[in-house]
Order: sequence, then C-alpha cells, then structure tokens
Amino acid sequence: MGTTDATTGHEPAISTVRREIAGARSIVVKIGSSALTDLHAGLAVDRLDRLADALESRMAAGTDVIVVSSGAIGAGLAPLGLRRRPTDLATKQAAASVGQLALAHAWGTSFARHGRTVGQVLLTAHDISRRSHHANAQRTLDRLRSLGAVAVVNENDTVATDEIRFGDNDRLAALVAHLAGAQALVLLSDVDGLYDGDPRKGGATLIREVGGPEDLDGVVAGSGGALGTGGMASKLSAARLAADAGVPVLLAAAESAAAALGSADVGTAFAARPARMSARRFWVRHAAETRGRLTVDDGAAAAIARRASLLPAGVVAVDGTFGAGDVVEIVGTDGALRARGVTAYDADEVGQMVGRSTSSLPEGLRRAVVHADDLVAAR
Ligand SMILES: Nc1ncnc2c1ncn2[C@@H]1O[C@H](COP(=O)(O)OP(=O)(O)O)[C@@H](O)[C@H]1O
Ligand SMILES: N[C@@H](CCC(=O)OP(=O)(O)O)C(=O)O
Repeated sequence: MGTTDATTGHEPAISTVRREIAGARSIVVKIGSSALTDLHAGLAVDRLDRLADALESRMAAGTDVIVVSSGAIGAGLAPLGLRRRPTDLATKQAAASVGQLALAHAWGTSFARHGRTVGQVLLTAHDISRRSHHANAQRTLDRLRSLGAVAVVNENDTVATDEIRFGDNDRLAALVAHLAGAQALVLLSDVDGLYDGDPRKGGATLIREVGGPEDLDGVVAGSGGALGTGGMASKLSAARLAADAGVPVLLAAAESAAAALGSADVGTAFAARPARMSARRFWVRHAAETRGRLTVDDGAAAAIARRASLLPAGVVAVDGTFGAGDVVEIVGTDGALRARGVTAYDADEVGQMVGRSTSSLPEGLRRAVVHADDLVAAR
C-alpha cells in the first residue's frame, strides 16, 4: 500500500524502481536470521511456511527466484543448549553445522507443500572471488532453475574462517544477484525498511526511496539484533554493491513478504546505478580476494582519484605475496583504502620498482604498476 499524499488525498504513483522490482523476471531474496529464528525457540517454522508461500506465488507468476537464507547459527543454538549467539569461531561453526541441517530440512518441508523441490547451495568467499570459480556456482544455480527447483543459498559457515568470510549474507546475496544476472534483490529482515536513525532508539523516520548516495547523508545505520550479523550498515553496503551491478534493491520486513514480492510497494527501495559497472570492474571492486597491498604517496593517491595509472614512482611500500594479474589494495600513507586494482607485476618486481622513475628502470619494468583500466577507486 502506498502512503497517501496529505495535500492531494491521492496515492502517489508507484515509482520506477518499485516497478522494476515488481516486474523483475529473476530475483534473489535474502532472509535474515532475525526473521527466521528466535533466540530460545530456534527456527520459526510457521514463518518459513509463510515465506515459502510468498516465494511460490512469485514463482507461479513466472519469476525465477534464488533464496539466500541466513539462520544456520541461530537454528543451531537451542539444539546445542546455547543461550546466545557465540562469538568464537569454533562454536559458531558447530552451531552452523547443526543449524544448517535443520534450516535446509525446514525449507525443503515448506516448499514441498507446494510440490517444489529445494537444492542447498553452500558457498565460500573463495568460490566467488576467483573468476575461474564463478562458473561452478553459476552452473549449479542455472541448472537448478532449469529443473524447476529453488536454490537455497548460505555461506558455508563450517569451513569459513574470519579472514575468508563474505562478512555477512547481505553481501553474499548481492554477489549472488550479480553472479546470477538477477534483475532485483529483495532483503527481508525484522525491520520494515531503512530509517534515518536506529529505530530501536525512537524518533526515526522511514526512508521510502534511495535514489543515490546523496539520499543517505545523515542516515545512521546501526548494529543488528541478537541474531543478525551486520545490522543496517551491511544492508546499505550490499545495496551499494547491488547498485553497481545494476540491480535495484528492496529492503522490507519478512512479515510483509507477500507485498514485497508482489507490488513491491513496501519498505525502502534502492535504485541501481544508471550505468551498470562492467563485470570486470565490478569484480575488481567487490568480488576479488586481494592478495597484497601497495602503499602510495599523496601525489599518486591524487592521480588515482583522477583515474590515472599508478606509476612506480608513487609507490612507497609493498606488502603481501602476489603475482602479476592479482588484485591488490592500494592505500595512502594514512592507511586509508584509495583503490583496488590488478597489478601488472608480481610482489618481488614491484619491490624493485618502489619510488623509481619509469625511465630509470630496466626495459621489462617500465609499464605502470597498475594501469588505469585495471584500477577502481574506493568511494
Ligand atoms: N537506520 C536503521 N534503519 C533500520 N534498521 C536499523 C537501523 N539501524 C539499526 N537497525 C537495526 O538493524 C536490524 C537489522 O539488522 P540484522 O539484525 O543484521 O538483520 P538480519 O538478521 O535480517 O540480517 C534491525 O532489527 C534494526 O533494529
Ligand atoms: N551464515 C550465517 C548468517 C550470517 C548473516 O549474515 O546473518 P544475517 O545478518 O542474519 O543475515 C548463518 O546462516 O547463521
């Protein structure tokens, strides 16, 4: 339902971004732990059933749906007698190992009521960060779709360590949306949209639409609940990531799943960038695992911001073991991230080039360390 305009008494026309989401032929729907699990009672099976009903209606209307479901850790707490979400890696992994089994079974049972088969797809950051591995995940998702089964994706928590995690499932969902070429991403949580401040503190106002970064000025994205991982900050960064991939995002309450997946006229809608980033630049900025770090002086940092290539003279330090063609982080002398880029040389070679003018270098080391075409500046 749209809000009524107080001056005209009419419902405002549905916006372009909401129309795009409502009309998308393929969508990724991510459901957060807070919407699926209770700290003490574990998995909320009745909520899963309602979600499966809403997802099934959208599929019946001809949309391909991929589900990204959090909740493995939350679902594993009660069976293991744990009273709160663990903070140490080993207990989180144990909880996820117990909970993922229950979660997958519950999705299978919920969708079976509609005669729909479910396939579980557990991914690690590694599966997405190497372009050569992309194809494996893509193929499985594609084949499940063509066989009429719904993919239920989660991070493979039992083998993910803190260093090699996606970070949170909002990011995973945005990467899956890019990977699967989805036309929209729907994030379902326990909150009915983005507020200008933490809604638990009171006095915050719901933001209905985000057209670009300027609409987020002054917005305070707070932490999540007792079961969630990244809070609102991770949803905003996932929305930015999806926007770069050309994918509009709807953030809504899981309770309003039917409306969110139907008319899309609830929650907060985030527009995609007008021009979708190329797949290669998207991969450099968001998906690739970085293998090392180059520290650059102020002059080089300014040049990068102007979209110039990174020359050896501007590099002041090299860290990590990387090969030519790997993605590295480029940081200023203050340690702040300035860009990510594909290096033309390996770590030893860049080590020899540090601070030197191009003309003073041997023939084989006279190219830019990172060519402008391979650089994506941080925002
Ligand atoms: N500006 C904000 N707008 C909306 N929700 C916010 C904001 N800041 C913090 N939150 C909190 O973020 C929570 C959702 O994040 P999280 O618990 O990680 O959810 P999920 O499990 O769905 O990923 C909400 O319950 C809400 O209280
Ligand atoms: N992979 C974890 C979820 C991590 C996560 O991002 O959770 P959430 O913030 O609830 O989407 C699990 O299944 O418990």
